Amino acid sequence: MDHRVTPIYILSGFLGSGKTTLLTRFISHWKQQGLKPAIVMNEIGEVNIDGYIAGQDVPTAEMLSGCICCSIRSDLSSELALLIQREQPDVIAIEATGVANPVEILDAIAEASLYMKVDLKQLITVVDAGHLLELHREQKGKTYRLMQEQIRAATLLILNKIDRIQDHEQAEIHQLLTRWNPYAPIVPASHCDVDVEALLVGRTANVVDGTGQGSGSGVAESSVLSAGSQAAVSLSAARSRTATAAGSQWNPDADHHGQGGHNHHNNHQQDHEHHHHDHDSHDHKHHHHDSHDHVMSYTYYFSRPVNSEAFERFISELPRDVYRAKGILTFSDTNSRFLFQYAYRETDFTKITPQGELPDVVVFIGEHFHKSGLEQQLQALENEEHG
Ligand SMILES: Nc1nc2c(ncn2[C@@H]2O[C@H](COP(=O)(O)OP(=O)(O)OP(=O)(O)O)[C@@H](O)[C@H]2O)c(=O)[nH]1
Repeated sequence: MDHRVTPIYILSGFLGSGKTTLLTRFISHWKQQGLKPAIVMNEIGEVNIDGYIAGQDVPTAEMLSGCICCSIRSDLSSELALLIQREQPDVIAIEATGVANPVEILDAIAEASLYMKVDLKQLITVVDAGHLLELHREQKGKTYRLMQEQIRAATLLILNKIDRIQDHEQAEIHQLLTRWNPYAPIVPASHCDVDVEALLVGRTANVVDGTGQGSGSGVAESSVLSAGSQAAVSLSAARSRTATAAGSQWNPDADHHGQGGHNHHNNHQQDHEHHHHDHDSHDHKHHHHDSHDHVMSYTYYFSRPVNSEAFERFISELPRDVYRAKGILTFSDTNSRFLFQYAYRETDFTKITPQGELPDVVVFIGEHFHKSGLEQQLQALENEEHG
């Protein structure tokens, strides 16, 4: 019988905040230490672009086309069990969708810890500093509330993308984060460039004070999920704290409805739209679920290369309701393929050399946008080139 306890890290944070960026840093750190990491990736879209970024050689359980926190929540414990049994990893990182409520994930891990030796070490929420600041100034919207919930549930906060804000703004957000979650150390970062070792063991050396300046005081212990404690114990503490801090209902007996809807490398039709969530006959007792039922995704598969400038123009004119897009593209006017990222109005293209078969595809995530409008524009881009 295997007596090993598998440490687990949950990465939370709104769409495009930098979770995958942090995950890749974790993975290289673990590999350098000679450890074998495994990951659970959850995407609301139907393709796993992040899997490509994080490393194709890392054992991965993909949970696609749904949000881990409710519609496919019950799959999480079975995915974890399978991953542990099959790969016997030294450590597991779970990257939730950007719209997941992490309290629900804690619940799933608690369930899993009943029959698996897992140890939840940290629930890390990555915050896009500029995005949060903007929403805070507007003081409304479901996205703002969801970010708040993700921040409140964290044991550690990465205040990311500080390269895009001013120093005084950083101090302002810092105060806000401390108000929402007084327990979690706050680590400011650009591109999630953090002291991974310190962070993983709950020793965050670069915590800032309220002025946004590094305190340099060294060490702050991770607040709740202390290293070495068993998940069931740690989780109950996290739960009660989260429930109090967030003022949310914690109901361990709540009736969840797993749809078993995850797909492994399925072939999908181009014309696919995914709404989160199909509440239809579901008897949800949690109000959390309302926090992201407005989010939808649309996946477009390209049948031919498009012009890069025309594509960039199309992206720059995306409706504001599309707040995240990512994909893999071949352009007619360049020789290589590109990984494409769009998050909070910032675009990024990285040259890639994909291994194996990877389709040209872009996933769009947002609220109430018109799928057919995007589809027509993308088709026009394709036809423009080959018309
Ligand atoms: N300017 C800036 N860009 C960043 C920073 N961190 C990450 N990015 C970029 O932001 C985009 C999204 O980063 P990801 O790490 O994929 O974000 P994510 O949270 O995993 O996104 P989802 O999985 O879609 O929710 C990428 O283009 C990153 O290169 C940062 O600190 N500053």
